[in-house]
Amino acid sequence: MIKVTNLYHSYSNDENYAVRDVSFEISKGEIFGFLGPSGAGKSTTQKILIGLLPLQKGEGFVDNKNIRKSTRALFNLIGVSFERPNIYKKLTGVENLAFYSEMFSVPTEDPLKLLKMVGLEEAAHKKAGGYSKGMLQRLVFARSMINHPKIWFLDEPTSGLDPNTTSVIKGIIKEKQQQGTTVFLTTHNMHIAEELCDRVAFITNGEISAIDSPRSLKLKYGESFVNIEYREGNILKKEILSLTDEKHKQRIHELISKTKIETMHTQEATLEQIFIKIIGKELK
Ligand SMILES: Nc1ncnc2c1ncn2[C@@H]1O[C@H](COP(=O)(O)OP(=O)(O)OP(=O)(O)O)[C@@H](O)[C@H]1O
Repeated sequence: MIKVTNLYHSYSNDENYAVRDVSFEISKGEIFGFLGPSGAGKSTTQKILIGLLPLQKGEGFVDNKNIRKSTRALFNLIGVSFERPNIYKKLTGVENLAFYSEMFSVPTEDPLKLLKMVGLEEAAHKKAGGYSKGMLQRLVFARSMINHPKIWFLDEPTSGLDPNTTSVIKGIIKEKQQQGTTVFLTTHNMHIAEELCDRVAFITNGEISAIDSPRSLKLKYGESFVNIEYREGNILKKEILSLTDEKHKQRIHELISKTKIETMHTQEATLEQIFIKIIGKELK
């Protein structure tokens, strides 16, 4: 559905690349996560794919269409929800969506239905100028579904939203995926990525360091631990021991045979830990 090969981009038109030799493919119906710290090149890559930035070097195809020849057909089939909302403050929520829907030459969704989906029904007929930051973000998210996009570009769709709204947004993304929508999601949030993405790419300094499913990355790079709580006399003690380190394994046997175990459970490495292991720094 999306294919990118050897993509480079320089804002200064020199060798100072914001994106360097980036290649990946996204299949139909897949949720693909682009994970990286601020300034890694995530937005730059997305902007090239949606035609907001020119393709300088490399190749890109969206729905088998060459992005060099970015056309109206491409605009009609994608949905874009980016972090900085560009919304008409003097128009209501419904009016903003209705206005936006005029730009497409494909059937569009009922604005009110979309606003209801994201919990904005009560604000639907109020001016967007009075919306909070989170409401504007939901409005942009709703707007990005107006043309029933086949391919959906989401940039930090849940950042700054409360847990309830986050869960609603995640539910909508999963539902759309089940209906066959392909999702290209960029985020700093490892939990969202772990929960939603079929595959993720780790990107830093414009380069991709790993691409795989969260599960495979964990199997490949993750170390499992066992978390043991045991009693020594009246004191409850706790140890976290590696399941791969020989000394730790011996210690696990020792604790099992010589102490009274209260609780014992395995602890899988998180995607965040894997990121630090591969990239060498935290995702911030
Ligand atoms: N319009 C611009 N002009 C010049 N440099 C830019 C421009 N936009 C981005 N950059 C630079 O390109 C690099 C990649 O930025 P990009 O916005 O793609 O990163 P990002 O991973 O999306 O970051 P964030 O998570 O903060 O949005 C950074 O070094 C950034 O400073």
